[in-house]
Amino acid sequence: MTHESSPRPAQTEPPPLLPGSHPSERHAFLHYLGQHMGATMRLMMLTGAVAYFALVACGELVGHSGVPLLLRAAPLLPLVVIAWRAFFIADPLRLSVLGLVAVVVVEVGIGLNGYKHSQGALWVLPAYVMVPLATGAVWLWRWDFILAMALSVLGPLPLLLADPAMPTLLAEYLMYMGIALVAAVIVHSLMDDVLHKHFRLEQQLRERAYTDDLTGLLARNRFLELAAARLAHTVHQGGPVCALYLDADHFKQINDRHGHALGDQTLVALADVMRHHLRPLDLIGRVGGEEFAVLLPGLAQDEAVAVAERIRQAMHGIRLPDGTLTVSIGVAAQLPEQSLHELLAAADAALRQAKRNGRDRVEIAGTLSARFA
Ligand SMILES: Nc1nc2c(ncn2[C@@H]2O[C@H](COP(=O)(O)OP(=O)(O)OP(=O)(O)O)[C@@H](O)[C@H]2O)c(=O)[nH]1
Repeated sequence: MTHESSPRPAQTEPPPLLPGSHPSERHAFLHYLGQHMGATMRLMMLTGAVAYFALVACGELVGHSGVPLLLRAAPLLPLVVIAWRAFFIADPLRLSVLGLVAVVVVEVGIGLNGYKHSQGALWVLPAYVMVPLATGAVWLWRWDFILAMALSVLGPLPLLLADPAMPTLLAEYLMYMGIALVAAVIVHSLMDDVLHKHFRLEQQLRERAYTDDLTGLLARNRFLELAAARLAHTVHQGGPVCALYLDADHFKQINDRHGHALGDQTLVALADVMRHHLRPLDLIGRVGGEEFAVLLPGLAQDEAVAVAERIRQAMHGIRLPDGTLTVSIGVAAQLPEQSLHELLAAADAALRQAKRNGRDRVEIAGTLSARFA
């Protein structure tokens, strides 16, 4: 089998797999992060507010602080507001920024609880160490993780430096904070790795489900999904839309006479011809074994018929051992209020008519006479 038409790149070329290496890929990864980590971040902010409440309450029970209770409890208000706001935010970037603000508030609050306390900084040091341990896994990027860790490390320094037992406490603090930081780095790296791997895997699976393996065209369900959206968009803008239904003629004979492998090659060549004669904004789907559907946004019926005719003639360039490939094509123009399903059904009916009228022809929906032979 030879093919005279020069092929163009596949319509659904897989995107690069490294998150961030392509704008659409980066956007998809951000969306993925928002979906998968958003709930964890919100929960962590809520936990932060509850934990801070526990710190203030326990502090009141176990020791005497020189800072008034009202002032120590004050950070609860922004923490609750932050946790509440987080439930209405889906954007991962904004969630991260909100999370960092929560860390600052918590750090300041912990400081207030340790300041002028009967047991000094000793009472609140564990709370400082808890921050990197508890939040290490939730930061979505490197920058927010580094900022959160830096805030955690620096937060208690004013309190420590003001404490009379500073040298011993500082050594103790550095040891425990060091351990907490190492643990946070490990957990964050593992989480980052898992998220990236899962994202890539999900992308690959989606690509496979969206694309027809043999021809690289859109798989049936993906075609219908995209076509419905593009039809609605074009109709909304007041433009015409047409659909084509294309079927290879006597394809069973090609398989039977020359083998399935040549049949496959013929389908690949057929897909290349379609891609070659259609615009990037047209959608081409393999909707059956040797059946293809095309959505032509912005084209009126006459233009769609001309496109279909060019495709039909170009298929003669696909040479088989005993002749050339021929196809039959049905064309339908979208009528007012017509759904995608109805539009494709009309194109399919026109295709059946083309088969009945002798094949290797283009037929228009709603007209029973042969237009091209
Ligand atoms: N090689 C190959 N053949 C396929 C594939 N998918 C479907 N077919 C074959 O396509 C043929 C379709 O045959 P029919 O539906 O009888 O239609 P036809 O022989 O093309 O006849 P008309 O459509 O009436 O012109 C069947 O033999 C299927 O096995 C595929 O992926 N590869």
